[in-house]
Amino acid sequence: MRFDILTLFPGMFAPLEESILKRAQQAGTISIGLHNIRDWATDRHRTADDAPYGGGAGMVMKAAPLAAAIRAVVEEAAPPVILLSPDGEPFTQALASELAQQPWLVLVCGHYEGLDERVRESLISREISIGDYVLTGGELAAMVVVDAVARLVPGVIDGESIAEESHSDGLLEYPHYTRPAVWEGRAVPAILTSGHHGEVAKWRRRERLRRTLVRRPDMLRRAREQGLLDKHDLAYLAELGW
Ligand SMILES: NC(=O)c1ccc(N[C@@H]2CC[C@@H](O)C2)nc1
Repeated sequence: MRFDILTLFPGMFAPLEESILKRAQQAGTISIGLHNIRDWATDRHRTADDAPYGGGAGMVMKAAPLAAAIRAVVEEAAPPVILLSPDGEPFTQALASELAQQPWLVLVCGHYEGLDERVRESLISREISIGDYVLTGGELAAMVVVDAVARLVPGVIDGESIAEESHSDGLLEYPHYTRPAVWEGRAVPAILTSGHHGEVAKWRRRERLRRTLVRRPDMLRRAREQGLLDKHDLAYLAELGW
C-alpha cells in the first residue's frame, strides 16, 4: 500500500521512520512518500500562504502551490486525496479498515487557517477528522491515519492480533498478561496458565464483553444492533444484569 503525504513540514514525519512502519517500508509492504508543498511555490519567496480575503486573523494556504503538488503526485491516476481537517468525517476503526483496502492514499496536511476553498472544491475528494479539536496542522492527524491504516495492511503486523483487538469487531480488548506469574503480589488469572485453550478463549470473550459493558456501553448497544453478539454473549451479559 502506498501513502503520499503533502505537507509544509515533512520533518514532522521522521518518527514514522522509527516505528513499526519502518520495517514494513523496508519489507515493501507499504511505502510512504513525503512531499513539501513549498517546493511547488513558484515565486522567489516560495510563498505557500497568504492573507485571507475579507480580512481576519491568520493566513490561508494558497491554492496554486498545493494544486501543483497534488497534481505532480497524482499525475494521471485518481487515488483518494484526503484532507485532514476538523470538519472531516470522524476517523474510526471501521474507516481505517475501509481505507486499508485502497492501494494508494494521498494525504494533504494543511496549516494556518486552512486551505483556499477553491483547491478544496476541485482536488480534495474526502475530509477526515481524528477528533473534535483543532490542531496547528494536519500532520499529527495524518500520522494517526497512516499508523491506524498501515497496521491493517497484511504483512505489516502479525494478522492474529488484529482479529480480536479493540473496536475491530465492536468490542474492547481482553486484558493482556506476560511473565512473571506474580508481580508485586498480583497473580495472573489462573485460567491463563491452565492450558485449556477453549476455556481461555471463553474467558477472554467474557472479559471483552464485561469491559465493554463497564467502559463503553454505547459500543455494546451498537454491537447488539449489528448482530455481533451471539446467544452465549447475550446470556453472559444478562448474568451481568444487562
Ligand atoms: N481533528 C483533526 O483531524 C484536525 C485536522 C487538521 C487540523 N488542523 C489543520 C490546520 C489547518 C487546516 O488545514 C486543518 N486540526 C484538526
